[in-house]
Amino acid sequence: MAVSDWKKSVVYQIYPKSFNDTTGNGQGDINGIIEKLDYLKTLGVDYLWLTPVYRSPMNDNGYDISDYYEINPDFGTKEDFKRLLDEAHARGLKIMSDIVINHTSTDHHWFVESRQSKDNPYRDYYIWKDGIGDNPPTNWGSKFGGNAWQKDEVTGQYYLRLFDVTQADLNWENDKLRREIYDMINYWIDFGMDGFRFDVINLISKGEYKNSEAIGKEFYTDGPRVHDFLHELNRNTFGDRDGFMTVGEMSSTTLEHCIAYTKPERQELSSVFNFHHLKVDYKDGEKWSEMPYDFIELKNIFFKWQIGIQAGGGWNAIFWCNHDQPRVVSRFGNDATEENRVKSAKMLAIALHFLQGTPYIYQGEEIGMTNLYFEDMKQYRDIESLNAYQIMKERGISEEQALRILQHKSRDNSRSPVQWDDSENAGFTTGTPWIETAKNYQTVNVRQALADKNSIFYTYQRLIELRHELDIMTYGKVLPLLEKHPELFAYERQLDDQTVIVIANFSDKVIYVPEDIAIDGDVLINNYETYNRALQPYQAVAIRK
Ligand SMILES: O=P(O)(O)OC[C@H]1O[C@H](O[C@H]2O[C@H](CO)[C@@H](O)[C@H](O)[C@H]2O)[C@H](O)[C@@H](O)[C@@H]1O
Repeated sequence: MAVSDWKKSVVYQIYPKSFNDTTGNGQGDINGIIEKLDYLKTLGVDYLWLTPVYRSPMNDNGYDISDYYEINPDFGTKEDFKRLLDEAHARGLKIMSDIVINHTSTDHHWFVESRQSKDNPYRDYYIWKDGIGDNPPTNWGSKFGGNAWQKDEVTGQYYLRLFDVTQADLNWENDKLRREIYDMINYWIDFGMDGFRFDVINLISKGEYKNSEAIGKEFYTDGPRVHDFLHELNRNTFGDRDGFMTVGEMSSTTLEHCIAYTKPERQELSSVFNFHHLKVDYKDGEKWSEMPYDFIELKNIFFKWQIGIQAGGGWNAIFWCNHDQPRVVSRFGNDATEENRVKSAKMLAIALHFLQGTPYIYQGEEIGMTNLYFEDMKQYRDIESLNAYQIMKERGISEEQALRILQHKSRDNSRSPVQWDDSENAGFTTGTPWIETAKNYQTVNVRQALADKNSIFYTYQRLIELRHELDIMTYGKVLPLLEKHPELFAYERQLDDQTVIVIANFSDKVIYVPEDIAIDGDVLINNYETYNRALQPYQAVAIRK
């Protein structure tokens, strides 16, 4: 793909632990990814984003790195990784690696040194503070529960950990630490990477350490030096590499900051993930709650970001799910019957893929994998879900309700093995999978999807082809339609004298498209055989006028 065309790329996210196991140990591995490259080539994606495969104790499945230069032996060796790059490149596929530099594992040798004494040369690589009396330095809350400061008995000081106690936040104010990070990133660029995804990168600049009215986000989200740090990172690493694609995961961010992160002349990042559209089923902002999603709010957020980023000259990533989110068909679609599962999964794909930005497809999304609906806490593996269960119990939420909330919100919903076929363990492993496979693998699997020309897989394949073929999907202006309509998600794209209109029915009923919307033209894609003003349940159609 030509340099200027990186914006036309589609990315496929791989969660290696659950992708494909070639050793029989119940966990996916790098060789398992190599085995499936031809499948991904058939789907048509351009980049593969691998969540972290570096050495790690795996308390947070790799987002707790203990050695940035080594591959976790559970996933394979550096030679395997090199072979993956070579095999991918031979097929025209590019690899984006996940870099976690807001924090490291407490097993990382920097932290092991850092905790030894207050004057250890690595002390200042992390954020250490004295407590106030018997209390932590501030009242900030960890995103995984509890106070964000952890007391360390060796020196009696507290270290900051915005996530798990085994994920200590790095001190980006330290010049030496930043230099070490840039060296490490350059090492992986030289190794052959084509891009990076930077984990919670907008949290790296901490501001003042003061008590908060809430959980402290305002002091470290999009913090005071974050843009300087990202510009410096860009200049010292990937910045001058043509076509090198980067995406920053931006936690609880703002549109203004995301424009600044991605405006090319600022030399920070290529694109950003924001998560506001995935919080429309959080009651009063609380994830561990029950609430039907707010459809109007979902549309408002999409359109605010589509129009805002375009006007500001930035670039979005567009996505429905990832390894931290429930399965989209279970969340915004309908997995109650097979017909509705298929129809709504296709509808969701069409509604998203015509928006502006880089589309991300999360493993299994292309075959309509669903939530797991675990009935017992013993089935859960995710550290956030296990902590959340305890917190919900402490808040007085009943066992039954806590389990129901996890069925809809747990990150484990997206972490079950990819369903390759209808054999035992869905063809993922010959051993015992580290987490259970969804019960529906005998009907929902890749082999079945490839054999059925009407499957969800082929809708995704066609959408990717269309993005490569039609400039309007990448560059066209976005114009929202029917913003207050309670069931229809509709918009136009415009480029020069061309117009494409996309209309998606998010309901299980027939819904009439209002007369003032012209719907004549050439069908680019439709998840039913025909269309007219009476859109069928979960029908979605894109028309070129
Ligand atoms: O929900 P937000 O505040 O907008 O944040 C976005 C996500 O941030 C975190 O995810 C990432 O970092 C974690 C620690 O490294 C890691 O566990 C996760 O897998 C990463 O993707 C947070 O954990 C997610 O729940 C948020 O969606």
